[in-house]
Amino acid sequence: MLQTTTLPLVEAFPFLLETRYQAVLVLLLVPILTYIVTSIRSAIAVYGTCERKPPILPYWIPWLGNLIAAGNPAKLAEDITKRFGFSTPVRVRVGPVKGYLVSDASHFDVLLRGARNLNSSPGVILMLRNIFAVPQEACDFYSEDNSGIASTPLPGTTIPPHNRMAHLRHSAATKYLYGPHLRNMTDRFVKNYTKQISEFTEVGSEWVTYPDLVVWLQRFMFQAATSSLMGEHVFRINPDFSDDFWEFVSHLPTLVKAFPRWMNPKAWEARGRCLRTIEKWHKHAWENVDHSTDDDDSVEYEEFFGARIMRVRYNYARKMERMSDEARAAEDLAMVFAANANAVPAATWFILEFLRDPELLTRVRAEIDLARLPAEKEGELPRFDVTKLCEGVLLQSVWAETLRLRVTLALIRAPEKQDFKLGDWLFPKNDLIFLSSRTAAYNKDVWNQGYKDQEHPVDEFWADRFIVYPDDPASGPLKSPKLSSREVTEEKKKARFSTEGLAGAWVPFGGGVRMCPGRFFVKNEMMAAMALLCSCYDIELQTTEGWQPEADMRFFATGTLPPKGEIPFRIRRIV
Ligand code: HEM
Repeated sequence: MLQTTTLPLVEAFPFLLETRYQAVLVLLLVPILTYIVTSIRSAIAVYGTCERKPPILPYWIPWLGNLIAAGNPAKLAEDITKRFGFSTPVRVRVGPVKGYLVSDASHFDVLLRGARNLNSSPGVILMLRNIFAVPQEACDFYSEDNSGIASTPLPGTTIPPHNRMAHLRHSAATKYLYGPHLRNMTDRFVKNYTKQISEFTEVGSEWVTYPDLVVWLQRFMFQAATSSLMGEHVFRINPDFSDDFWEFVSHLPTLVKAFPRWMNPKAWEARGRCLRTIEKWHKHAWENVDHSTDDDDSVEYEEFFGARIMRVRYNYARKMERMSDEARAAEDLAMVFAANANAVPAATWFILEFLRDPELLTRVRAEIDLARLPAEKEGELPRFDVTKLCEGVLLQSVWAETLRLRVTLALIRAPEKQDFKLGDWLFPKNDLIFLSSRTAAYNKDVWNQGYKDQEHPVDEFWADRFIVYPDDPASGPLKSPKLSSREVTEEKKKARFSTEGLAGAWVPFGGGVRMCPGRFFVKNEMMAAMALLCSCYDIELQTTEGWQPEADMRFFATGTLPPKGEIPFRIRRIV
């Protein structure tokens, strides 16, 4: 066949008659043709004017698609926005998974405020299975729940009320992490944190050097936050719970990719230890709790289950026939993870930014002092009005900037009942739509990048980015006409913190009805931890001259990126 139809070619290259060379030719042609076809399809979508699916990111290898590029998702997302700009959603194929990367702030806003037609369950179930080892039976049970997260079930569902997992999980979180429950959890966090500092006799008035700030802070924060959520008994059941948890989290990049046990034994073991701890804690709590208070919502905290939310979660999961002990433990590991895995690295970055800039630390101390409460008894550690701390203009700006720079979440949505329209773009039913919080946070079309003679690029930390100075039209988080510099006048006193106009751009907590219900708690935690640490200790980084912290990009799209490498420091008590 080849002989008759390609005669001139064969005459010129007689070796093409050999089968092995024909195979090589096919091997070369297939990727080239695939790339040409996907590029043409992509261009048609980009330049089209009617309602259409977003353009595909061209690829060379059929079926695998952009699989190799997806090995470095941060770079992939950056390359996509460089090539297509921020306003064009792009379809990416990674093996069998086809999804759309959306980068535009206004698209984010629409998707997050979310039409009822957008479902987040496929992404949640994927994470629950891969990261937390929720058993397959429970994942199937979750997948069958088509009743939605709202109190009123979606039309057409037959799921009985006690099996509406997505709704029960969501409503517990939105009810019990706010109001009096939030105040109670915050008070407990502060109490636990203060207790740890006062019992930490390893550090006195002499300098002590530690190899890593991250590890040092992790233990303090985890213990204080987890005790306020689960009570104290979990640390009696497993005194190494903190170490086990952080080892489990350190394997997140491979767990997300669903590596099997034989490829990832350390991760599976660490996760197994956490799961067994929670299973034992459930059993212990259920055996010891006072069952007569079952439905008493006014009990905000109880010894065995801790915060009310944990008791409520256990109660509804116990009534679901297809939730085993293992599944309940995995669900609560996800809750402990939600409460710590993003919050603790975020708090570390927050504190680190002050430690590496003495001038900023001096500025913030003034704000912290304003929130200090009078001592109740002699010799007690400093106490603070956490609400006042949370109103501090500089504290809030550094807090928001830390989250902007370091949170890299991939929020996943899928059109549930029909295709989803966004402007001229059409997202087919059931296809996954990915929203990268980092892409939004690094969008140069949106963010203020400083002054002509004092630039603050989007990929660098700028303590004042979220501060609006009334005398300075170029201040504030939004891109604005550039002035040559900022005159610092007395008006500076009236400076205010602002996230106005940032809908769809500053989205560390997502948005719409599924917005993180723990956002107020994490703000309280970060402010209180910072105020306590800098009032009780002198801390000096022991890094080399000119050192700049780097984020560990292996964790891209999993949440808050932890700092990369160890950060040595020395510390001494000052009160
Ligand atoms: C810096 C820290 C945190 C970040 C960046 C963060 C981010 C997020 C985001 C983006 C979502 C929404 C996911 C989606 O839309 O699909 C979410 C959900 C959630 N977060 Fe957070 N979060 C943080 C801290 C916390 C804390 C401290 C808690 C608990 C005390 C918490 C509890 C939850 C829960 C329970 C959900 C699921 C809510 C539901 O089922 O509707 N988070 N978080």
